[in-house]
Amino acid sequence: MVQSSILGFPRMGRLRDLKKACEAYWGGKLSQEDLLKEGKRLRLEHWKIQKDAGVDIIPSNDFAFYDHVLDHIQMFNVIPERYSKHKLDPIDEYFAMGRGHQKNGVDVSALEMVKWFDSNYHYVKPTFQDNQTFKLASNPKAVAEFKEAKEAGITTRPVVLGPVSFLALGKADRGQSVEPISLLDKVLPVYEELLQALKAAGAETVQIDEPVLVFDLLPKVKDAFKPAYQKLSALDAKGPQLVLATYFGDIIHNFDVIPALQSLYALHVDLVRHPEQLESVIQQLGPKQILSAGVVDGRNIWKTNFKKAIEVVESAIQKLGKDRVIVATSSSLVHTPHTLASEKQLPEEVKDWFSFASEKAGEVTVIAKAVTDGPASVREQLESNAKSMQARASSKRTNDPQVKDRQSKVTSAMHDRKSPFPQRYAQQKEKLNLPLFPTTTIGSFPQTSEIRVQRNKFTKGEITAKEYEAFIEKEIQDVVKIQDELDLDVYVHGEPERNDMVQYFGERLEGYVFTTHAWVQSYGSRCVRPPIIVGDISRPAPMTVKESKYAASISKKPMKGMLTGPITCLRWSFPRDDVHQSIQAQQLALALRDEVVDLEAAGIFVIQVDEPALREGLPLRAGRERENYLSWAVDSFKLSTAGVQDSTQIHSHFCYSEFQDFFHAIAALDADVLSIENSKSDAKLLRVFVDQAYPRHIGPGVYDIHSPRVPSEEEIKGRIEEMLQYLKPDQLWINPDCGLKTRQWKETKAALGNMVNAAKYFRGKHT
Ligand SMILES: Nc1nc2c(c(=O)[nH]1)N[C@@H](CNc1ccc(C(=O)N[C@@H](CCC(=O)N[C@@H](CCC(=O)N[C@@H](CCC(=O)O)C(=O)O)C(=O)O)C(=O)O)cc1)CN2
Ligand code: MET
Ligand SMILES: [Zn+2]
Repeated sequence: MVQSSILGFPRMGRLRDLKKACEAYWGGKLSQEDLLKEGKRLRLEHWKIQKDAGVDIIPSNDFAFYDHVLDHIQMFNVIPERYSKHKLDPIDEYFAMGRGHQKNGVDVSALEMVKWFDSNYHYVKPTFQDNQTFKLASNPKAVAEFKEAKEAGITTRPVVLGPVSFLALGKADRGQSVEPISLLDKVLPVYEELLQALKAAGAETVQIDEPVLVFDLLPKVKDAFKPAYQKLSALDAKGPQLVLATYFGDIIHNFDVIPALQSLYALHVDLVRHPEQLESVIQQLGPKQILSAGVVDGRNIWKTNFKKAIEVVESAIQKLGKDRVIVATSSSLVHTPHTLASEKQLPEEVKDWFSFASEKAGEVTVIAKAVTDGPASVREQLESNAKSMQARASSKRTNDPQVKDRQSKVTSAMHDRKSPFPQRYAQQKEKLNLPLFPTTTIGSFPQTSEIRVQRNKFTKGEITAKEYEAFIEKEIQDVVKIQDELDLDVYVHGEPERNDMVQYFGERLEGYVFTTHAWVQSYGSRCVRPPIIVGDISRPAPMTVKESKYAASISKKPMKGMLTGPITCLRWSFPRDDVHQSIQAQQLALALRDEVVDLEAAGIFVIQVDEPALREGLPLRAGRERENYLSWAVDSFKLSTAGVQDSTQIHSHFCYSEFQDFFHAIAALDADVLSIENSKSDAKLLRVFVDQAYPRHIGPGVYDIHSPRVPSEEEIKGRIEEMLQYLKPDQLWINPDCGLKTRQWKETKAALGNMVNAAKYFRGKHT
């Protein structure tokens, strides 16, 4: 019998119950006991959904209150002393590492959080000390949750992040120089202990995630697989059988590692992204090894094409036999929304094309049944699936000849600004008249509950558009006034009208549909509702001009227009899977180009086009695919911004600090000013701007915005001082790491006040 399997289920719950519980706990409105209870309730509910759908292999330990890597950090006691020394309750210590802690005399910032591979999910980066030791927690979460499920009558397959990935995805703590992978020998005994404890609790198999296998690996990381898995498979009867899981890429380039993995029970590969690896992976399997075939997309919301998926699984079965194949999701479903059943407002036509996590649970079981008992056993499901596929392929919604016509007329000249930077800058300087070390923010100001409540009322029809607009104007007035008081130099309107920087644009563009409940976790308790691209994209009317124009009209300093760039719109939406992403990006770029030009015509002469997702879209491995991506991604940014006069200043923003291997792409955007996340990284990273003689202007973030913690003026001065070792005074802008929408006003004003004072200090010193 071919088994069906899921690699991980979304944690938030149908109505973002986990978000609400965590935020209530942080706000002192929910007890610790009730928080833990809510976690338990959600785990049970999610196991049950999968069980009821008929899934054979259901994961546990995929749940996390904040992040699963953070769970692992705590489970293996990789807790830096600056957290452990406060002897907080375990759950508070956990949240302190995830989001910082500034309470009762404790003041500690969060661990660094970074993108999980090429997704919009963020994980907490393990930080290792030179003298790092590892110790299994007394009641390890993976064991506790396995037992919890078992008590509820569900035997699960625990998910554990593997040793090589755990180390390789981490870094040395600030001021430390340890190479994480060199800690392998020290960490393996703890893995052995954990696996034995799982086995003792009754776990027959364990999913051990080693997603780093899809990367180009440094030799020393690659070499770690052999000793690691020799050791872990030597547990024999004392340990569970291991299913080594990889996802988001192929593993062909790391085949020299596979012999070291052949003795493991099973190997999972992503056959949605890389179906072509199937043949060669099969050849590499050990004589009894099982293939877990990831054929149901864990990263998108399109219904699985059963016919195609069954073909893939059948071709594996032909070579391996039914007992050596598992039908699985390509990755964890944490990247997909909870259930399509909550969507009451989607047009029926398109709803029929989608499948969210709960529906995908059904899909793996149908495919497994089809190949086990033959297609006749699931005839009805196969027929209705074929109908959906057919309906989508022939739908009028997907195709807009006018959009295609415009794309055919795009020229290469449309991608370039009129003059090179020095000429542009001369004109901008005159027009904007900014001081040295100009201060600005990244766009959003706190999205207060008042704002959300008003928007919610408007969405539900409880207040009129006019009332809502008046409310937004009032918000803009307040934000402008606060910026006056803070004495910032380039203002923003604060984005109060936006639910999200991508969803907002999706809702204003043709070719998109959007949902009411399709939330996906981005980090911690924060979720996004990615709009869905179903057809060719165009802009029926200006999207942001009214608010920006109003904001400019009431402010005495330059007002920055604020747009989300084409790549970020694409990446943080659920993209179509029926046309190449470069085509979707160009359609978005043309729509945004019109918006940029309209903003300029409305008197907005600083325009920021955010591209925080540019880096995450980078194919995970170096090579032709990556170069290709960079070429169309950079082109789409340039196409969206190059329509303006030289005197209009184009900004762009990136909230990630890993720009070393990516520098040439950032430089190629030709943006006049870049703001980048930097506060939690070593300022040394800025050296690349010097080495490459980067000529334009840069604002490396001077403080972390993910945490409510207020940085002191001294701390910010220290940061600026470090930056000045690498960047020229007249090149440097002063700004936070990213937008402030997740913050409260109190800490925002305090932090920005300190930031402006720090900037003024250096201004005084340098003029
Ligand atoms: N798409 C996207 N990806 C991103 C980012 C981003 O800004 N957008 N930023 C980076 C970090 N990731 C982030 C992801 C989400 C949030 C965030 O703030 N999310 C909000 C939701 C934002 C939103 O869509 N808000 C809507 C809906 C708000 C809401 O919850 N409404 C209630 C009702 C109103 C109420 O009483 O609160 C409901 O629907 O139940 C709105 O403002 O209109 C949250 O989780 O709290 C921040 C950063 C990377 N990736
Ligand atoms: C994730 S990047 C966010 C940029 C956006 N302009 C903001 O300030 O929220
Ligand atoms: Zn950002």
